[in-house]
Amino acid sequence: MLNIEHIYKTLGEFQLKDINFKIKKGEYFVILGPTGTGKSVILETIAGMYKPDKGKIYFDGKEINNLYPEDREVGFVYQDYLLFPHLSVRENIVFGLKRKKFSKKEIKKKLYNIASNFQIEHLLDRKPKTLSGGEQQRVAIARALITSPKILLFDEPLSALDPSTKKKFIDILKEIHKKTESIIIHVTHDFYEALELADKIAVMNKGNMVQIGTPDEIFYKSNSSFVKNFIGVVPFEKRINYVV
Ligand SMILES: Nc1ncnc2c1ncn2[C@@H]1O[C@H](COP(=O)(O)OP(=O)(O)OP(=O)(O)O)[C@@H](O)[C@H]1O
Repeated sequence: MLNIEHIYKTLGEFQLKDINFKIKKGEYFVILGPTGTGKSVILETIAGMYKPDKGKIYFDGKEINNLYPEDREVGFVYQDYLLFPHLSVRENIVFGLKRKKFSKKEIKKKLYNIASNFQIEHLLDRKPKTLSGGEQQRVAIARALITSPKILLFDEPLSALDPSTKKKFIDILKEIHKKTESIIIHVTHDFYEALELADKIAVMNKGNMVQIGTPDEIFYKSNSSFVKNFIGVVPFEKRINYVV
C-alpha cells in the first residue's frame, strides 16, 4: 500500500496543499485535473525528485521520504517519453537493469521477454528519434516495466498519441494493470481516459486534491461545482471516442 500523508510543497508561486491519499495494491489510481494544478509535482514527489516541505510518504508501512529516487523502485513514463536520444532502443530499455547490476544473461532474457510482449523486437537497434510516437511510447513503457518497479507512475502517457493509437494504448495499460503487482498512478486531464482505466480518481484544483472516489462517485456525486464543470467540459466527440 502507498500512503501519502498530508504532503505540502512550495515551488515558486505554486503550492501543493495537504495532499492525502492511500492506494491499495491492484488499484489503478488516476489523478485528474486541468493544467498547472500540481499533478506532475505529486508524481515527482513520490518518485523522490522533490522532498515534501511537510508530510510523509509510506510504502508498505515503511517511510520512504528520505530514500534517493533510485532506491524507491519507481518506474516513470512521461508524456513525451524522455528516451535517451543517443542510446539505441535496446540500450534505453536495459538501462535500469544495468544500473542494478543484473547479469548479462538475465538482462538478455528480460529484454527479449519484454520486447516480444510489446512487439518491439524489430526496433531494438534503432535510435529513438527514428521511431513514431506510438513506438516511442511502447519503448518508454517497456523501459519502465523491465525492472519490475513497485510503483508505476504514468504522467500523461497518452496525450501525445492520435485517437486510434490512444485506444490501443488504453488496452495495453489495462493489460499491464491485470498482470502487474505494481501500484499504478496515472496522471491525465482527460476524464474519459480516467473513466476507461481508473478504479479510483483524484481530482486536483490549484494544488488541492478536491475529491477522491470511484469513477461513478466522481461522475454522479461530484462534490463541487469545480468537479462538475471540469468533467462536464469534455468535448462531445471525445466522449464518443471512448464509449464501447
Ligand atoms: N521547479 C519548479 N519551480 C517553480 N514552479 C514549478 C516547478 N515545477 C513546477 N512548478 C509549477 O507548479 C505548478 C504545477 O505544475 P505541474 O507540472 O505539477 O502541473 P500539472 O497539473 O502536471 O500540469 P500539466 O497538465 O500541464 O502537466 C505549475 O504552475 C508549474 O509552473
